[in-house]
Amino acid sequence: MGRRIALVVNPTSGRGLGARVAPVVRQRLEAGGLTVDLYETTCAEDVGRIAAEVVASGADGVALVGGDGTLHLGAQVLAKSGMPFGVIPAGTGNDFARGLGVPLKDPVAAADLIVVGRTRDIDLGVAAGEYITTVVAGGFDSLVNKRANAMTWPKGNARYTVATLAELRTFKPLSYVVTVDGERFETDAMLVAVGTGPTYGGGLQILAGAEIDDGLLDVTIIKPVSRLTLLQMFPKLSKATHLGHPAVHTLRGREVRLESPTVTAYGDGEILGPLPIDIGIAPGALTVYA
Ligand SMILES: Nc1ncnc2c1ncn2[C@@H]1O[C@H](COP(=O)(O)OP(=O)(O)OP(=O)(O)O)[C@@H](O)[C@H]1O
Repeated sequence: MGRRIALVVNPTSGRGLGARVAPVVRQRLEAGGLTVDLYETTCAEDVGRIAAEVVASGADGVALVGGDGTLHLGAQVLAKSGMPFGVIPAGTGNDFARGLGVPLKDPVAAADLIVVGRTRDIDLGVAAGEYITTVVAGGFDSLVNKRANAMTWPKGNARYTVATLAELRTFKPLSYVVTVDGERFETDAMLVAVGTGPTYGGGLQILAGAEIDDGLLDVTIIKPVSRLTLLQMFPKLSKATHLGHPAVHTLRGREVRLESPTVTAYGDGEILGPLPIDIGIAPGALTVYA
């Protein structure tokens, strides 16, 4: 008997891109011999509820059409379920898909990975009781994230650029205690980012070189720099050429604690809560088509 796949669609992702790509993906999966059960979310809560329904349904796998917010919600239920999880990128950032190497602008090619059916197990971060599929931001980047989430204009990644410029006007370095596998570092920094995947903010390689299945968290600390230097660093983040900069420090470990008095942490672009925060790793927790 052929495989049965649940196609779970957030039609609102990427300003309606989710709704537009879903029929194309469905057609491709069916042409590949799969039986497709279609589900559409109507609100954020639907993502987890439907994912749980799908796990209980005995389907062979699930394909999620959406952006990082939708995938974050789906991963909460699909982690450790053993159910293979396919990603059809339809958001604005698509950083989880980017880390997996799933084609970002070709939903048919992304669907083909599900048809082929090859899977791999990848790591998830764990923080504030949630699974994190990409990066925990704690510092200047949290403020940018907060501001960008509250903006309705401009759309897409340009929001992050505008938010970055706005936050730069008043930002001052913060004092942190960063503890990695029991080793404690006291440092002033612009930001500390921790995660399993290499990018956030739509392709900024803040954790360049992070492997999603090495069982380790990557940590990047950007030490105090002038506003101009930080601004100049952002385009470098897209190409990972920030790595040689003397203000950029990288670490790896299994358990990371971030402490700083005034910082709120964001995970996968959503608010996690104020520091201190403990970040752990769930090795191989998610089975993905990739
Ligand atoms: N049907 C729905 N209607 C409205 N919101 C939804 C619906 N389904 C899910 N959501 C919410 O929409 C949020 C944003 O969706 P998603 O992350 O998929 O797209 P995006 O914001 O365009 O992309 P990105 O996160 O990559 O920037 C999700 O975090 C989820 O809370």
